[in-house]
Order: sequence, then C-alpha cells, then structure tokens
Amino acid sequence: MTRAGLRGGSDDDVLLPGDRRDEGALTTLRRGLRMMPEFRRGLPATFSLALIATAGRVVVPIAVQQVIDRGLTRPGGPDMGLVTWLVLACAVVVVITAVAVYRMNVRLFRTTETALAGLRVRAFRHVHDLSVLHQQGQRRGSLVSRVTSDVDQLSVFMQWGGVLGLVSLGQLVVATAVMAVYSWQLTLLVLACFVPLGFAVRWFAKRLARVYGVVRERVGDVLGAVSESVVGASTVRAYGVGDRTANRIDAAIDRHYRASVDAQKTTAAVFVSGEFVAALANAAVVVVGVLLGLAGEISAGTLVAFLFLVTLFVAPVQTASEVLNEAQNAVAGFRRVLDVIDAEPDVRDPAISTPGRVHRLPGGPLGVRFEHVTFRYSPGARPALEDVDLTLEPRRRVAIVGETGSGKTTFAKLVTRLMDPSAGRVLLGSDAAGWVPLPEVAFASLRAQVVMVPQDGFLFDATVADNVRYGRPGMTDAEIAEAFDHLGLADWVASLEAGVTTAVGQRGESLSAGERQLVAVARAYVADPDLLVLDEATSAVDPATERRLTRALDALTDGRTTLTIAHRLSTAERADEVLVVDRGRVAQRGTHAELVDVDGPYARLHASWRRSSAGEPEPVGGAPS
Ligand SMILES: Nc1ncnc2c1ncn2[C@@H]1O[C@H](COP(=O)(O)OP(=O)(O)OP(=O)(O)O)[C@@H](O)[C@H]1O
Repeated sequence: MTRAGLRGGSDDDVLLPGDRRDEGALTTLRRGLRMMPEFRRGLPATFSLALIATAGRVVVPIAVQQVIDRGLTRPGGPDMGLVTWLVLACAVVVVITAVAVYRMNVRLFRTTETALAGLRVRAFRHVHDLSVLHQQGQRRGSLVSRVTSDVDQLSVFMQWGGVLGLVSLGQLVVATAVMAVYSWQLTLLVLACFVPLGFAVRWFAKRLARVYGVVRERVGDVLGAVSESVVGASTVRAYGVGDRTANRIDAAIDRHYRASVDAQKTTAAVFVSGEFVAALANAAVVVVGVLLGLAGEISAGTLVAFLFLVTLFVAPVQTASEVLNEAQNAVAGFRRVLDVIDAEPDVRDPAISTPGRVHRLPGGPLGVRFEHVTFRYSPGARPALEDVDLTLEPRRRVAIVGETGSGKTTFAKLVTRLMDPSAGRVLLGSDAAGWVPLPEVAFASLRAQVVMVPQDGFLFDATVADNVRYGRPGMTDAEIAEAFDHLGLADWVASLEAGVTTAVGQRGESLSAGERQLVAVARAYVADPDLLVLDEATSAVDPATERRLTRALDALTDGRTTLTIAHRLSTAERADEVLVVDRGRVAQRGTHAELVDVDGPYARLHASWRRSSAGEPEPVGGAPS
C-alpha cells in the first residue's frame, strides 16, 4: 500500500464558515505559502541545491560521451590524460551531487517541519476561539483530524513527494535540454514514445484518486467499527453481542482488504506501463541511433550518453503519477487546515481585536445583566433564547430550571461568553461598580473572574493535585490539600491511595463520577472566581459522596454570585432565587416558596419531582444535558 492508502476518511466533516472546498490547487498552495513564512524563507536555497543535484546527474553522461569521442576513439590514438582528468572530475561532481542531495533533504525536512509545527500551533490555538466548537460539539473529532492527520499528511508529502518532485522536475528539464543539444532527432523520438504514457498517466491519476478514495473510506470504516466496539465494550459484553460486533469488524477489514488490492493493481499497472515505455524508448534510441551513426550524424559517444540520458528522463515520468496522486491528497488536506486558520472567530478577545475599547471586570462579586438577549444557533433557526431581559444581583445563588432543551445551557454559555448573542447585550458588574458589556471585557479578566464548572467535570490524565492546579497554576500540593480541607473534603482525600497525588487515569476514569465532581469543585474553588456558573451533574452519586458534594458546593459558592443549572429541585429549594426557563423565555422568577404554589411551569416541574421522589431525586426536565 502506498502512503495514500494509510489515511482515514472524514465524511462526517465539520463545515467552517468560509470553507473553500472548490478552490484550485495553485490558489491553495499560494494561500498556504503566505501562511508559512518559515517555509518560504528556506525555498530559494533549497531550489538552488536541487539545481546543483540535477545538474550533477547529467555530468556523468556528458563525461562518458567525452571519454569515448575525445579520449578513447581519438583519431591520433587514446588520450589517457584526458580520460583520467574526466574520470577525476566526474568523481568530484558525483561527491558534490551527493552532498547537495543530502543537504537538500535535510533542509527540506527542517523547513517543512518548522513550518508545519507553526501551522499546527496556529491551527490549534485558533480552534479554541471558534464558536463552532460549542455549536457543533458532535463534530469535534473532525476538527481534531484537521489539525493532526491533515497536517501529518502534508508533512509526509512535503518531505517525500517534495524531494522527489523537485529532483524529478529538475532532472526532466535538464535531461531534455542536454538530449536536445546532442541530437534533436533522437530527442523527438524519445518524446514521441512518452506522449502516450503522458495521456495514460493522466488517466491513471484519476483512477488512482478514485481507488485510493475508496481505500480511505474503508480505513475510516474499520477505524469507526473498531473504536465503537472499544468505547462500547461494556455494552457489547452486557448484551452478549461480541460475535455480531466481531463480524462487523471482520466485514469492514475484508472490504478494506479488497479495496487495497484493487488500488495496488492500478499502481502496479502504472509502473508496468512506465517500464514498458522506457524499454521501448531505449530500443528505439538504439535502432535509430545506430542508423544515425552509420549516416555520420552522431558519434558513438553521443549514442551511449543518450542512453544514459533516457534513463534519467524515464525515472521522473514513472514517479510522476504517484507524486501527482499524493499531491492531490496533500493539497486537499492543506486546504482543510488553512480553512481552520482562516475561519473568523465569532468571539474575539477585545484585548487583541479592539485594544482601544477593552476593560477589566470590577473586582468582587459580579451581577449579570441581560438586555433583550436573543440567541439562535444558526440563522433562521428557532431562537434557543428569546428576548431575555433581566438583572441578577451580585452575591446571589440563582438556580436556573426548566424542561430539557428550554435554553438553560445556552444562558450559561452566553454569561461565560462562549458565544455572543444574536441580538441584545450581556453585561457583568454591579450598580455600584458599573456594568461592562461582555464583548469589551479582556479574556484574561473574564477567564480569571468567571468560571464555569461543566457537568462532566472533565479531568486530565494526571494526579488529583495536577487537575486542581488547572484552576490556579503554581499551587503546591500542600496548598491544594489545604483547599480540600476548606471544602470539607479532607476525609475524602485521606481515603485516596496517595492523597492528592493519586493519579486519576484517562478522563478521570479511576475516580467515580461523584469523585470527579469533587475534584472539579476544588478546581473552581482555587480559581477563586467572582462569578460561578455551575452545570449541576445529573448522575446519581452514593449518599456519602452526595453529602460531601453538597458541603463542598456550599463552601465554594459562599459569598460568590452563583448561577446553577439545576437538575435537582433540592438545589432550587435552597437557592436565593429561581429562574424558570421555558422554550427560550424566562417564564417565572422568584424564590421556591413564591413559585411553588403558583400555577405555572415551576409548579409542574415540582410536581413531577414530587411524584418520582419516592426513589432517587429525579433530574428536572428528565433527561440530562
Ligand atoms: N449546538 C447546538 N446547535 C444547534 N442547536 C442547539 C445546540 N445546542 C442546543 N441547541 C438547541 O437550543 C435549544 C436550547 O438548548 P440548551 O442546551 O440551552 O437547553 P437546556 O435547557 O440546557 O437543555 P438540557 O436540560 O437538556 O441541557 C434546544 O432546542 C437545543 O436543541
């Protein structure tokens, strides 16, 4: 299988604003070169080395011609002095050529890796600013592939195809020029032999693109089937469907195998055609060359040199189809990476975009003000929030409740400026300290003073302490242990195998769901925000962890403004204020006591909670976010 066959497809691609799928290859390359100054800077020197390398290759045929015509078959007898001189000169040129090729490879490797590392870093950084991350969450994998496998694909092509393409092109041009100087008749003959191959290569290139397209799809199928069976291993085992899953994987592997064999057959045909035409050209040159020699048109040395040159000419033509095919794939990958970098972030840091109009948030607990805010996930879609107009005072614990899909998470994302409203304004501050519109708040100030604790409390594969340190870098393990102590969690830390230095495993899987939440709460606590947005977990936890969590949350929220997306009515009952969101609108507002007896959405939610309260407390609105 060639390199082209090793990559996975990405059918479930995420569409970015301004994606340019139909852009021509040259336009993409120009756009890419503009974005990779490191690569551009190295190009002239690399081209010069390529020129030396290719020029060096034609020295040998020329020397052979000179040795035969002017050294060995000289009318006055062999001139061994000239032969020795030519052989030595050839040896020197061969060494210089080898050094030039080596230097060119190293340069190309270094400049492409430096340039691609820069590209990858830019793409990664940029991805974090794209609101598409929050709006099309299910397709994050595709974005990841753009900044990983697409860049890898480009790197492989630039180092392998780039070297081959550069040398081949130079070799082709120089060999043709020298051939034309020796004999225009034989040059035309060689070109005539290769014209049909040129057409065949074009046809083969299209077919190769198609067959390797199928191979990539099949690779994607295999990866999809395998990863699904690994991720869903417990479900597979629980339902005893191991055989069925294995059959699915076997079938995907079989389809991949068939597609690969099919693709290899085409690749083999390309090489055979090249070999055939090369043999044909050599034979034609020998026959016609001898006839021309007999007619006194060319010398024996020229004929031998010509046969060398034909070999130099053939190699690039043979590799052209593979390089072309690789180039098609690489340019497609390049375009996908460039589109990520070129996509305009909807939410920009004013410290960068409008440095003249940037503010810090006032210190101390922050209030939240929504001024006629409407948000749509896409133009023309039903508003997820509609005309929300309210002020939440600082230091209050506010519970946001509502049916599933009513707009609670959207509200939280707007407060933390993961997205900007489609209409209206969100402001943070207080009557005393003043209100600042979110688009004018520097990200550094916003991220330091407003913290969101997501429902799943994502943990990194590190220790408990490392995960907490994300909240405030530089804290010592002892300070982190102290923070757990303040949150009333010292007994829990003591129960861990290695205290705060216990490793949590990938995504925190060595801890229970409730314990992961405890770490997430500690992380928010050490960040010491002025406004907290909590997305309450819906997963049931054991009573001991539940008690710890309640205690830790009380300590965390003490004295801070807190917005909790509440899935348990017990949280709403304890809140200073309840916001009831219903189909994108704030339908009710007040304390639990004020709302519970009023006919409305809150009373209905409460009643449904009461009905199911015989068992575990039911999440408000049923389904988890
Ligand atoms: N990324 C998205 N793209 C498009 N529509 C979305 C997206 N996220 C949410 N929505 C839609 O916006 C509306 C409000 O969703 P939101 O997530 O705010 O609801 P929620 O009240 O938090 O629900 P839950 O309790 O289930 O988490 C829903 O109709 C939902 O389908």
